[in-house]
Amino acid sequence: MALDKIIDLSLKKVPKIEVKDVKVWYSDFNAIKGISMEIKPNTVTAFIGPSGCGKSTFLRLFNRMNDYIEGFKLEGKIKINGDNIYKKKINIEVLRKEIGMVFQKPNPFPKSIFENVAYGLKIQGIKDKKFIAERVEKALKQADLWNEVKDDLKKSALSLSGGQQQRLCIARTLAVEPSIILMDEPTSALDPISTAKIEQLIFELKQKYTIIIVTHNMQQASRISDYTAFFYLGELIEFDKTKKIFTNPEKKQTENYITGRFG
Ligand SMILES: Nc1ncnc2c1ncn2[C@@H]1O[C@H](COP(=O)(O)OP(=O)(O)OP(=O)(O)O)[C@@H](O)[C@H]1O
Repeated sequence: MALDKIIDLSLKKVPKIEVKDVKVWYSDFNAIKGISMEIKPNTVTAFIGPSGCGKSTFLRLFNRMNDYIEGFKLEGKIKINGDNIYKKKINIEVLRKEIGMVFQKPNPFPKSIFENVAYGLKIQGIKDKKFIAERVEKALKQADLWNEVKDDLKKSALSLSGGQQQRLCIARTLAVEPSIILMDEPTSALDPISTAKIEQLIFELKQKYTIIIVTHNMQQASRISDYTAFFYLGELIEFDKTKKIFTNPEKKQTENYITGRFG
């Protein structure tokens, strides 16, 4: 049942994400202290806050990446289209197909450009070469990389520049057509031109995807996100429309952070 519902997500493409009183521990350390929020479909939500406040931990809850960490424990619920993704019956592989992730450092496999993008489809057991080639092309176009690589898809992904590698990783995520994309500081290792390209891409992708991005860069959050969540010491201090957070925050702590009084 749960599996069917998660697959349904990809048909509806309007995932409603609800977080209800979530607490996280790493052994005895309480990293997330009771957070609730709702994330709207087809928006970009930025998670901001000083180092160690729990942004990445919270982000990784949505595709159950923390499950691998020894001592990790969660209380509360994360529901996607009404289904708790921490229910025992959930199929994690299907969940991860629906919820793609892009990391801080571009992490292409030591394979060709084509193989990198085709990877997710192949591990799903898809063998139709024409279908795979079409998806690879579509994903590379969506990631705004096609024109730069189309003449040499057999070239090693590792020969691309850092910015190109990150767009390749985005293409790899898009190829399996997820409905939600998690990004953990996707531009922090990139130069300003590559960063601008990825920011433009995020802006375009939200027409089709729901994007959650962790960023240390407040200008970036204000440029690209619709909603911003400010975290501090494992708590969600304020969550609102980005414009409100950056122009007229409710809480003094938020104001102090966004004006650079601490960080
Ligand atoms: N695997 C782990 N084991 C134990 N504690 C951890 C682990 N990962 C993170 N923590 C702790 O949980 C807290 C939140 O860390 P997290 O990485 O989520 O914060 P963050 O806001 O993303 O920080 P940064 O901006 O530096 O990446 C920190 O105190 C961190 O030391």
